[in-house]
Amino acid sequence: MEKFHYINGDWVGQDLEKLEVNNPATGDVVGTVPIGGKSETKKAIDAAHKAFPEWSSLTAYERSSYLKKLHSLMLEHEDELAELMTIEMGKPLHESKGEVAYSASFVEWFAEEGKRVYGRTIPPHKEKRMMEVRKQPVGVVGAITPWNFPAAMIARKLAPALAAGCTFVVKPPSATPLTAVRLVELCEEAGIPKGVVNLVTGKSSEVAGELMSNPHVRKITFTGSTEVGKKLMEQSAETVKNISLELGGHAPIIVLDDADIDKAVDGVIASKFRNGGQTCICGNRVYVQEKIYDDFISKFVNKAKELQVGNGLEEGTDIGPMIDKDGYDKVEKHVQNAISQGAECVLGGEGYEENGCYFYRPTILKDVAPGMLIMNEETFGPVAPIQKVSTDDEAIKFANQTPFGLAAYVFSESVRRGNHVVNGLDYGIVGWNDGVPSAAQAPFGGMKQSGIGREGGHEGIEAYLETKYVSIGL
Ligand SMILES: NC(=O)C1=CN([C@@H]2O[C@H](COP(=O)(O)OP(=O)(O)OC[C@H]3O[C@@H](n4cnc5c(N)ncnc54)[C@H](O)[C@@H]3O)[C@@H](O)[C@H]2O)C=CC1
Ligand SMILES: O=C(O)[C@H](O)CS(=O)(=O)O
Repeated sequence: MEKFHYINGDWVGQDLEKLEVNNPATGDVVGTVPIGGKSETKKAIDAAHKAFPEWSSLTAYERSSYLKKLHSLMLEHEDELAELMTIEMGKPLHESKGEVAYSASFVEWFAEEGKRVYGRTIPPHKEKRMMEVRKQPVGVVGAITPWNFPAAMIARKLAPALAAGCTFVVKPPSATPLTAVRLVELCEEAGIPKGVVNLVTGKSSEVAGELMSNPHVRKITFTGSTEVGKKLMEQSAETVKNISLELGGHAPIIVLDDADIDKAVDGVIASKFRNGGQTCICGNRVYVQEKIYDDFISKFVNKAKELQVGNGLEEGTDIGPMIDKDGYDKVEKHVQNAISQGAECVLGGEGYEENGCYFYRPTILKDVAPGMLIMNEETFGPVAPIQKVSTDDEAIKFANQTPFGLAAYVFSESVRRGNHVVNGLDYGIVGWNDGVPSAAQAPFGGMKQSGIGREGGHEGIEAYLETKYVSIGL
């Protein structure tokens, strides 16, 4: 499967050196994309800049019709997109199908939200005819996306950007570019005019470097690690780029002693092991109150031990391969560090390598301590460390002891106690008796070092709009 860049409505880059894309479950080469750099990225930005006046002059209803066509095409090609995602990222096929539907829901949501970009008039306080506020599209958007949700992280940016009237240049991750290419092929099939959507693959530092420095790019939207996000913030300063950041997380899960334990176990499993634990909002730390500690762990182990590890294309697989050896090594490091400092491994605790591919079994550690690596660094793998806590306020204190502030979870059947915990949590997303809170109609994003801005909801389109205040004299 040889794929190319999409610049100004043409598929180009045939002459460039190729980057191979590997299936993380088998090691097979599943496709190639060009290794682009500064000059290809500049061409893509120029195309988006040239296309912006016409695209932004369309009505929201006209832009919506293109997005609705794209939405239909994504659902029509759900199986194909899902299989592509699984062979390049590894997640189980049923999760890939879920991601296609999730991605399409952002396109559908913003096809409508674009029609609700309202301005307002302000009652003048002195001799003026009118004071008003208008919203206008920011301009050319540069998007840089991660490998763990190859379709959703692009759709969550492309849909609001186009709905707002912006034009778009995306640099997908080198690990999962084929899904990105297929999405852009569907944009072309939907009739989205040339130059509105552009795609360049290749050296992050060069492609992203041009996006960050080119003055025609008015907005950067990045999803990825906090480490890279900080570098992009520094680079954005030169041209004062408007920047949105969806960064790393280290989600705490609090299970109070009034929780429905079976519901809590299901919720923790859903949060922890989705995408093999490779999501920014996966539970990374589990705090369980002492009265139910042993009962919760026993039920959690009994459920988690049923999870099957293997090739995501095979029926019955619940956890696919790690994306690469680095990802595997980080998980192994966290597990061994915890055990060496006194944690007890009650499930799993090891992985395996097959044909240069890396798999890690669902792992549960109990009696972990706050100072362990796993309780402070994002693990990004299928490992649940459990710490015993006493009071509700102690749980909140431990939960907030992190530079991250993306997602947190609490399981409690008490409105009073659950609400107290929710109010005390310093996180942009809180799941209360819900392990998978994300939805296109809700604002997704973090506080502290988990990012700036929100994606989804009405907030998601605001990120692609500028506010213009107009004062009209008599
Ligand atoms: N808050 C959120 O919504 C999400 C956050 N993430 C976070 O992303 C990380 C996992 O995804 P990865 O792709 O491994 O993240 P990453 O930060 O390594 O890469 C993300 C993107 O940035 C590019 N990139 C890497 N180094 C760069 C540099 N120096 N300059 C410019 N671009 C660069 C990569 O090619 C990729 O396209 C985790 O930390 C996870 O928590 C992942 C998904 C969602
Ligand atoms: O990449 C991620 O972690 C996603 O943002 C999580 S979700 O949106 O699929 O919940």
